Amino acid sequence: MKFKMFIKVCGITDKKQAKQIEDYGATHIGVIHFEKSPRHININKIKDIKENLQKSKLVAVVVNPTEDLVKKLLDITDIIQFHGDESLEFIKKFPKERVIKAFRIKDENSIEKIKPFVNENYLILIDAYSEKEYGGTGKQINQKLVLKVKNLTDRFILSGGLDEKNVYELIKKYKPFGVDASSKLELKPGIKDLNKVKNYIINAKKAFGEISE
Ligand SMILES: O=C(O)c1ccccc1NCC(=O)[C@H](O)[C@H](O)COP(=O)(O)O
Repeated sequence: MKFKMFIKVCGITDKKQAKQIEDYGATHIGVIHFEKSPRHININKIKDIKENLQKSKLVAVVVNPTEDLVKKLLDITDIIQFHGDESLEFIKKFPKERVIKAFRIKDENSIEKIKPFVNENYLILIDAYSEKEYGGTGKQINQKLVLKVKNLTDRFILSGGLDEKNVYELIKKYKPFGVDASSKLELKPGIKDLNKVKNYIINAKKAFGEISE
């Protein structure tokens, strides 16, 4: 995957919001296909969102899916984000350039789990750990653990509690390949506050040097 910068907004459920967020300059729009999430949307809604997008890539977020489901989602989206406990062996069944592997970072052991995926050159996303939810928690990752990931690879997407206020500083601090945000940009689960989304994208673009400060 080659992008000048990577700015993802996740948990989109509405095609008009998706288009507006693309127009603000998000490079990636994330949709959740996981029934236990309050942001879950079905295949038909995902297709609707995809048809309405022009420039941005559509990312389908899944948790421990079957192979058949992944194939179905690859037919209608651009990228699959594996956000559960999927093994390297399982994700190797799909084209590497269309895969993001997410890791919920809890402790040193979480860093060990990343290593085989980094060695195989997978694009990884790091998120905060929660006992209750797989993602979209609004929690930030412990700073020391982000730095440990940074020591392993520069090619990571930072997520977990990002918003329009902290994204600039976090990009400057950790210099990630990309950023991803969801719940702190919401009015309620699945519905974004478009003003916050716009400012998150502007501030991320400034930090990536895409627009002047
Ligand atoms: O957002 C969800 O509901 C969700 C549910 C299950 C797995 C993943 C989920 N979200 C994935 C994302 O990529 C979120 O953007 C990421 O977890 C960061 O969320 P937040 O801390 O709310 O910005």
